[in-house]
Amino acid sequence: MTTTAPTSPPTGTPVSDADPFGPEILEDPLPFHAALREAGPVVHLSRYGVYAMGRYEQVHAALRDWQGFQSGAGVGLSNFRTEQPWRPPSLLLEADPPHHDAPRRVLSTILVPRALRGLRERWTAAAVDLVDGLLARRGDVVEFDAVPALAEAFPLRVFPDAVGIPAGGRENLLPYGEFLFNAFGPHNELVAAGAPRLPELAAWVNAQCAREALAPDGFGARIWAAADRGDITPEQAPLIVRSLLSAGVDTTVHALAAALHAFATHPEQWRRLRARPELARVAFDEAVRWASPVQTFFRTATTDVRVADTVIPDGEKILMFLAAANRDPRRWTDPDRFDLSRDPSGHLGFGFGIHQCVGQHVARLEAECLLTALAARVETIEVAGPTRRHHNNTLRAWGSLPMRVRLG
Ligand code: HEM
Ligand SMILES: C=Cc1ccc(C(=O)O)cc1
Repeated sequence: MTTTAPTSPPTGTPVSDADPFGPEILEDPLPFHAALREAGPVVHLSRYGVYAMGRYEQVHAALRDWQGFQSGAGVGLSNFRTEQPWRPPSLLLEADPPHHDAPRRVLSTILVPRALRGLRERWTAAAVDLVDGLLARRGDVVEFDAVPALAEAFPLRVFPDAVGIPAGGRENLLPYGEFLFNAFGPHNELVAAGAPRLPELAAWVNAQCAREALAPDGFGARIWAAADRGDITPEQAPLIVRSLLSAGVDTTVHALAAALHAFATHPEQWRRLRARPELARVAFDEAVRWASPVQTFFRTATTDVRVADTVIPDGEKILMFLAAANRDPRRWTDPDRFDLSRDPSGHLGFGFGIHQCVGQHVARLEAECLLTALAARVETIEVAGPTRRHHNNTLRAWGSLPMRVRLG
């Protein structure tokens, strides 16, 4: 019996020949994710010469197994064993134990929920002020593009201040992150488009990480205080501040946009949130599972590692599709449904294991503040015009989300 290789509709390309970083799949990755899951536990993608996993079981296991699947050779397509990174590697994201341990411990302590308590009141007020400003004096029905008006505006209003960077130049944060997340993929036209501005963006970001640039009460100053205590070295401190500026903006922007889009296309779920605003946190995690704003990350095999019937040779890159795993019917009931009654815990949208997102509580607090402020004022939320995707090699993003809200 001949078996035809699973194809990725609608292009009909066999999964192993597909380009997950090409415009067709970046526009709508879901058919490819389904075909990848069906093709088997591990698939070799010939276009990039990498192995790929889309099922929850294998992605989860690889994330747990940091010894067999390392981050220290880079978490993008580029293999640091043979290629120069475009920037000094992250001391967290692109490091393995033991080098990863102290920087992780420092950030974990600074970003743990109880350390964020002091921000809740300030961020709640900022969210209410942003929503009131957007809705005031515009009648009972208001239209706006939720990407700039809310998804970008709120994180940029609260997060740079929490880090403690100066007021000037913050418009550099999104384009820096845009380049960074594109650079985890192949050097395609998305990377090429961002390259001209990179030197100035990188110089600006690096300058914000210096001790003297940082306000005395922010996350950045606490990282430098850890260096003064000897928990990390003074050379490590600026790179750890850089991690916050690298990971902490574009991710939450696109996650908030995904959550707003989810609610605008699932009015029954918005009604549930209005009735029970305490659902805001779990709603955000369900949106992160459902949309997976961070779609993929790579690992590098540290030995010849067996996964199911495949032996992945030492040094080979493995592309883990967090987004495909987050909709794997082997793990989730009715995975394509955005459903606030679901328990989304265990989703891989923040990763898993020793590298699991150390900023997830910051993201959750931002989302809780914004969604709660919106739920208090907005009775209905709907899409008010053509939406537009924004393509990035790693991030699932909206370029434009025309919204119509009815106040109530
Ligand atoms: C919804 C928003 C966010 C999403 C979806 C997200 C996603 C992720 C994912 C998937 C990882 C794992 C990377 C890997 O396994 O290689 C990660 C790690 C990380 N995230 Fe987040 N992130 C978000 C927000 C943030 C924020 C707000 C911060 C900073 C305050 C942050 C800082 C980091 C850092 C430093 C790491 C590296 C951790 C380590 O390697 O030990 N992230 N994030
Ligand atoms: C999840 C993305 C991410 C990006 C950059 C860094 C870093 O620069 O440490 C960490 C996480």
